[in-house]
Amino acid sequence: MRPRRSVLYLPGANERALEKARTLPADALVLDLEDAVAPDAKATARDRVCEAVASGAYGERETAVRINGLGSAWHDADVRAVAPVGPDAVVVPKVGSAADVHAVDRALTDAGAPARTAVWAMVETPAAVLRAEEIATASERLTVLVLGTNDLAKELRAEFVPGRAPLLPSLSLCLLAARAAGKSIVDGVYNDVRDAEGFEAECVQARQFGFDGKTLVHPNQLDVCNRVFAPSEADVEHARRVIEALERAVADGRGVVTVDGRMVENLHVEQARRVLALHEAVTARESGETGR
Ligand SMILES: CC(C)(COP(=O)(O)OP(=O)(O)OC[C@H]1O[C@@H](n2cnc3c(N)ncnc32)[C@H](O)[C@@H]1OP(=O)(O)O)[C@@H](O)C(=O)NCCC(=O)NCCSC(=O)C[C@H](O)C(=O)O
Ligand SMILES: [Mg+2]
Repeated sequence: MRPRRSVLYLPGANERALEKARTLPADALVLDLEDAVAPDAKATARDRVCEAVASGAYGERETAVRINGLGSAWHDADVRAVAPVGPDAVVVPKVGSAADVHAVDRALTDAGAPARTAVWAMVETPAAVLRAEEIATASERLTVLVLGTNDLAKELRAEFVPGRAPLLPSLSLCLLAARAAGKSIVDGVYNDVRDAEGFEAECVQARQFGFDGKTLVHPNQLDVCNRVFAPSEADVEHARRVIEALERAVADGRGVVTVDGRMVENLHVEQARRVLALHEAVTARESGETGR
C-alpha cells in the first residue's frame, strides 16, 4: 500500500521550493508546470523539473509532474520532455473525458514514458465531474483522480464556505467513480495557508468522505495532513481487536460477534486489515526506512 496522505504542489520555476522539497515529509510531490508557472517561465520550469526528477533527489516520495493541459501551447513540449525522464506520475489538468486520458496515455507511450509512469487525472470542471466514471476507467495507466477545487468552484460559480456545501455533490461523484474503478483519489487544496484550524477541519472532512489524502500548497500543511490521514493509535488498537475477536468467533463456529457493543462481521475485518496495512506503510515511511 502506498500512502498518499499529503500531496504537495510546488511551482516548477521555483528553485528554492524544488530544493526544499527534498527534505519535506510529503508522501507525494507534484512539480507544477501549469498554473503556478507564468507563461514566460514555462520553458525554464520544464528544464528545472526534468532535471530535478532525473536526479532522483526526492527519494521515496512519489514524484509527479503536472504538465500543461491538452490543447495548451505547452502541452506537447511538456509531454516530450517529461515522458523520457519517467516520473512516478504525470498529472493532467482539466481532463474532460476518457478520450483526453487516451490521448495523453498514447502521447506518453510514444514519447518514451516507461510503463510505471502513471497518469493522474485532475477533475476540475463540471463536465469532468459528470464524466468522472468514464475518466476513472479510461486507462490502466490512470491510477489517481485529483480534485481541482479552485477551478471547479470557479466554473460552478460556487463560493468557498466552511463545510464546502456547494462542492459536496461533486466530491461525492468523484469518490464514487474512483472507488468503483478501484483507483486512488486525493482532495483539492486549501488556499489559506495561515488558517490552521480551517485546514484541519477540511482534512478531517476529506478523510471522513473517504479520500486517501489531500493536495497541499505549503509545507506548513504537511504535518496536520499526515496526521489526519494516518490511522490513529486508537484506530490501530481497535483494528487489532476486531481481527482477534472475529478469529475467536470463527474458531467457535460463529460468523458474527460484538466489539465494544458493536456488531463485527467479516467485512469489518477487511476494513481492519486495511487500517493495519496503511499504518504499517506510514510507519515504514516515517521511520526513514524509505529514504527520507
Ligand atoms: C502559497 C505560496 C505562494 C506562499 O509562498 P511564500 O509566502 O513565499 O511562502 P513562505 O515564505 O511561507 O515559505 C516558507 C518556506 O517554504 C518554502 N515553500 C513555500 N511553499 C512551498 C512549496 N509549495 N513547496 C516547497 N517549498 C515551499 C519557501 O521556499 C520557504 O522556504 P525557506 O526559504 O526555507 O524559508 C507558496 O507556498 C507556493 O508557491 N505554493 C505552491 C503553489 C502552487 O504550486 N500552486 C499550484 C497548485 S494549486 C492548484 O493549481 C490547484 C488546482 O489546480 C485547482 O484548480 O484547485
Ligand atoms: Mg486547477
